[in-house]
Amino acid sequence: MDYDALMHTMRRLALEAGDKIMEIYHADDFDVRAKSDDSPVTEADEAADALISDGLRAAFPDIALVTEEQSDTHDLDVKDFLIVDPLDGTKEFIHRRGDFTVNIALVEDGVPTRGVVYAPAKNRLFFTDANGQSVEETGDFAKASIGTTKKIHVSDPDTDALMVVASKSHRDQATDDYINRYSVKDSKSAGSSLKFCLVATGEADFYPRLGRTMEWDTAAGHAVLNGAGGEVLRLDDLQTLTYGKPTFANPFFVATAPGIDLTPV
Ligand SMILES: Nc1ncnc2c1ncn2[C@@H]1O[C@H](COP(=O)(O)O)[C@@H](OP(=O)(O)O)[C@H]1O
Ligand SMILES: [Mg+2]
Repeated sequence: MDYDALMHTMRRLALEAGDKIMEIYHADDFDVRAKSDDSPVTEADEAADALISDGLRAAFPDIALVTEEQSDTHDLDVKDFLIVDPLDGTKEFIHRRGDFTVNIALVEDGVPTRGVVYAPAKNRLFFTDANGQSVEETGDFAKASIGTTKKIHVSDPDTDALMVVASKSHRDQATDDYINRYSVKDSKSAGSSLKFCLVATGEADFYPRLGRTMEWDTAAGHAVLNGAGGEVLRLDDLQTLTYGKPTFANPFFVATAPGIDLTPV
């Protein structure tokens, strides 16, 4: 795998998809439909999905591709693949709350080794560089070349005063009960895979998810967190969350900086 080419392609496609999404975000009106699982989908999800999957298939024809919006990719049985959530946080998008992201990742042997997370309405762009180190880029996000980047790293958590981040649209009692096991100084809520990135930069210490997600929701954020020194553990056995599972469904998990004494649920 040419990781340098992959990084440039993933970054460019995420930026192009972000432009498309923002055009629709700023339009007066857009169509919202319910999918078979009852979750919403918009023309922005579909346009971004087409743009990214065409770009990935053209650049990397030999590697399997799984995308949220193409259900025929959901029964693949693979350990190495590209995985895309073209618009994570669709509910945030629909309510024009800004916390939505474009997500593209590479999974190798069940591990998300490279990823890009772009939050166009927040002007935040995170990705793993060719060596797998995670960076945040700032500036005007030119498509042709990478601007100013800074390496990001997870916090060294103060376990007596933890900062937690949890879902904005899927916050429930089970999540609050789990959070209450810890000495939490403050909590923030965020939509989409941005939560992984907030742990990756040290803006939060951990992100518990006691609710359903699919692998495309988590792979890119997981790659960014890994490349910043963090980890994502299943909440049932505290083993690393792996990818390429049947139907690409995730168990409950916690995304975290190392050094917190976690308890299984
Ligand atoms: N019941 C459910 N089954 C599967 N995935 C779910 C789900 N409820 C929420 N999700 C996933 O959680 C994501 C939203 O996460 P958050 O609440 O952290 O913002 C959604 O991503 P999409 O917006 O891409 O559909 C959706 O895929
Ligand atoms: Mg999603």
